[in-house]
Amino acid sequence: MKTVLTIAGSDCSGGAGIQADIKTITMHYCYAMSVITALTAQNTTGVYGIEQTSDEFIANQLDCVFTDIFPDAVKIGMVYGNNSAKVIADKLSFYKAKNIVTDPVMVSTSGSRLISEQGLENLKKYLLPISALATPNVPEAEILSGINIKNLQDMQNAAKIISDKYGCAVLCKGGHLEDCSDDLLYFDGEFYTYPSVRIDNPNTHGTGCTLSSAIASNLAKGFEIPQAVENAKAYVTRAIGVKLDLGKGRGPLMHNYILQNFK
Ligand SMILES: Nc1ncnc2c1ncn2[C@@H]1O[C@H](COP(=O)(O)OP(=O)(O)OP(=O)(O)O)[C@@H](O)[C@H]1O
Ligand SMILES: Cc1ncc(COP(=O)(O)O)c(N)n1
Repeated sequence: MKTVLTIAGSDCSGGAGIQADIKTITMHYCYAMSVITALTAQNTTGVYGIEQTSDEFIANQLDCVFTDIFPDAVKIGMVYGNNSAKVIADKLSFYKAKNIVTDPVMVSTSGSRLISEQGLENLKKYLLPISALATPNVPEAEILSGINIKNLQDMQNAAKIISDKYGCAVLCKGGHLEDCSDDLLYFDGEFYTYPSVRIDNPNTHGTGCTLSSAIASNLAKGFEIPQAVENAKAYVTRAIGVKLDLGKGRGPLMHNYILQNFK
């Protein structure tokens, strides 16, 4: 049994964060574990409250996981607190964690900020350099690279800038582009494009969390990054394509409908 740890925030409405991650990891037939960095009170219409986990308690959770069941891959999502990224990076380095996938979550689909300014500085300084892969969406890639992104060529430039700066592979996700949803990977000096047809579905809450957890699950199973991304992209595309329609706002994805296809 391959094991995957998600380090992220809880979404009580089940669409994003820890809940999306555990559903995704489980659907990949991996064993899911979680370190919760924050509790959020949110639903498909917005984020209505955030309670940060203390640095000590994040460290305590990480010790409990790593001293008992060593994860084959680690996915990092919402890292809210000012020092959370440093605490997490110190523990992951101490335990020599492998296959770290960081989704640099900054703002929710509903528009709420999910990281502090200091938290973002620490994410860049401590977490990206120890990650195998970072998975920014277009607005996040613009912030990390300092350039505007309008098309695939811009995505290539941004991915290379981020990779050169932080020493990790970079998957720039295209869900926020106007006319396509293609993703672009920069890995080991090469570009890989993952074309996709835009699905007419406003319910995309948790797509980024789902994609990064699916990539981590595939890395845990032994796939190399380019193939892990291809497999994960197929998973998220199917989960969007089911067109589940729950809640009054931007609804969540459907995971269990596609059970047989992702053994
Ligand atoms: N309407 C869509 N049709 C097809 N694929 C999509 C659509 N929206 C998003 N995706 C895909 O979902 C994945 C996540 O991309 P996106 O850019 O939405 O990330 P994100 O903004 O981090 O997600 P989140 O909504 O969780 O914040 C990517 O593979 C992207 O191509
Ligand atoms: C706990 C948590 N983690 C991540 C997201 C981002 O997901 P989305 O952009 O789909 O709202 C979120 N809303 N909540």
